[in-house]
Amino acid sequence: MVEVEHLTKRYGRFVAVSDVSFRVPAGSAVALWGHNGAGKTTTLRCVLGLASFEGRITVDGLDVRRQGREVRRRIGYVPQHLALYDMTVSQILSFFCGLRKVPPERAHELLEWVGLGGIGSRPAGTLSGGMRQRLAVALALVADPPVLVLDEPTANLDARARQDLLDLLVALRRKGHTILFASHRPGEVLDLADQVIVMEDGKVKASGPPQALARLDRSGVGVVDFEPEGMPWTSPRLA
Ligand SMILES: Nc1ncnc2c1ncn2[C@@H]1O[C@H](COP(=O)(O)OP(=O)(O)OP(=O)(O)O)[C@@H](O)[C@H]1O
Repeated sequence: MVEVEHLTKRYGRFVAVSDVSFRVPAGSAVALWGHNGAGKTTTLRCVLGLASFEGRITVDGLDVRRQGREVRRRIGYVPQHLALYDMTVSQILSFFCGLRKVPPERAHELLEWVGLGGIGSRPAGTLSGGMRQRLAVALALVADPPVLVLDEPTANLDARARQDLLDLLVALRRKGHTILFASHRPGEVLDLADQVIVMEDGKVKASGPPQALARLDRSGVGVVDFEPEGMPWTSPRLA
């Protein structure tokens, strides 16, 4: 369970996130939805303990500010852009397994699971966008963390790669992982999220089940009607 209570993040005098509260129940998936600059990445960075903030954030009861190291051990993070090392796919995964002190066989198991089994010997720099994202998911899963935090997981992927990755994430949710992700893609939200937190200008504008977004065009073109009126939203915060 991830609990965010009255989160505010200031950069100098600029308020990037303002009094945001929401909850990600264990085993569920919650999407932070909003346009560029809405405050999604900033919120995720605070959950990960990578930025100072006002308010309170806990992960499985652990306080992010006071128990940051323990919290980060429970979270697998998939960033928007994965920095790749000058190594093969297998070498990178094995390296991460070593860092997290998990048996090296885990690298092989993960490669297979994310569908990169046949290309372990490829230099990571030659991977397609979809393969990179699957490698990022594999790296996040090395220590089998209960919570996954993903920042725009299918951004910049073509339709096929996007669907492959989404299938992977849906499978992870079914396996019981708790998932918090940032998105501005309707298809991703509809397929994966149990709850959607709509953010605008650093504030929660509305929240509710993704079916409430079903009017949106899944292709992401010609969206977005965020108007909560007449829709089953709870606003401004999750109950
Ligand atoms: N280090 C920083 N210093 C100053 N302002 C920042 C910093 N990081 C983010 N911001 C500002 O905070 C606001 C929220 O940014 P954030 O990256 O959280 O938005 P976002 O919803 O994730 O958008 P995107 O999809 O573009 O990443 C933006 O106005 C951004 O310019």
